Amino acid sequence: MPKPTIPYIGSYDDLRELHLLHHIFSLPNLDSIRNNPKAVLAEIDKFSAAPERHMMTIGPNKGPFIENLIVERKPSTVVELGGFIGYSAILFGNALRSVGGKRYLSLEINPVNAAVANQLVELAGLRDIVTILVAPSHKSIARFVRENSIDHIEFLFLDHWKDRYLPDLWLIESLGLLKPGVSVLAADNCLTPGAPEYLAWVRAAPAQKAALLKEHRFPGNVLQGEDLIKAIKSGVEDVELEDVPGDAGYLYDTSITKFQHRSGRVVSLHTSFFLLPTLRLTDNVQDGVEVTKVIGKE
Ligand SMILES: C[S@@+](CC[C@H](N)C(=O)[O-])C[C@H]1O[C@@H](n2cnc3c(N)ncnc32)[C@H](O)[C@@H]1O
Repeated sequence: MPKPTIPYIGSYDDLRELHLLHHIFSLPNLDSIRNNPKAVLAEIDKFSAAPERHMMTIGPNKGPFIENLIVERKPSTVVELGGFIGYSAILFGNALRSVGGKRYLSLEINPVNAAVANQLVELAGLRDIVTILVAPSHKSIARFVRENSIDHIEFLFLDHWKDRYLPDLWLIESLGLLKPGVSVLAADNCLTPGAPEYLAWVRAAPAQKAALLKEHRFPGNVLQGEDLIKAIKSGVEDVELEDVPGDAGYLYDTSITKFQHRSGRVVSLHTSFFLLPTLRLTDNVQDGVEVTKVIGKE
């Protein structure tokens, strides 16, 4: 059988996600962290503290900010774009459960990441609330409509690839999945690596957004709104989902909260002729979480 090609999309090429899984399930205190979400997260944080084992999780710095937002808004369902190894699903799924929420849907493109996440979610005792959907996010979003499983998104956490933030938001808008006065979006990494098109969209007035849509070249066969919903529900296979016009009419109230954090990127590497360990210095970066409330629709 041919060896799988590594790296897969969304994973580190040193298989550190799998090393993490082996590490956690070999811990001598495994039974004491079982069904304890905070203890599982603390072990992931410990594992990823070394620069060479850095993990692209929301982490203990920005995580509590979004956790508090969930506690404040008390949604019944949270949708996450980009689940990775399940860190945010454990942190936010636990917060959601504490305020009576029912479903944390984590959308992840990479099945290996999703498998790791499933094991860690199970260990944390959150299997009843967290579901991981394995597919590119636009396909899972369409699945919500096809299966009638979600009629609007109360809380959306965007943390997948930054160039997909805006196309996925456009798809969500076009499918009418946002509800004024209810829906809130929290988008990570808006400053580093940055999601400038997404920020420009959520910060623009409807007229500016309409102009932006006019400038954008969409595929010739693209459907939107009711036509798109009908095509998805009737099971049309090749319906365009990746590049669909958004709905310029949504009114957003949006602001950014900034954070300093360790990037994990090696900025300087010192080696020695005397076989001393390699010293890796990582940089501190400024990042931002954009929180966007849907306040109306024109
Ligand atoms: C920054 S990580 C997510 C971290 C996670 N939210 C956490 O805090 O633990 C980004 C993840 O998004 C996934 N991803 C990238 N593009 C995606 C897409 N189009 N659909 C679903 N998942 C995607 C990657 O495979 C990766 O696991």
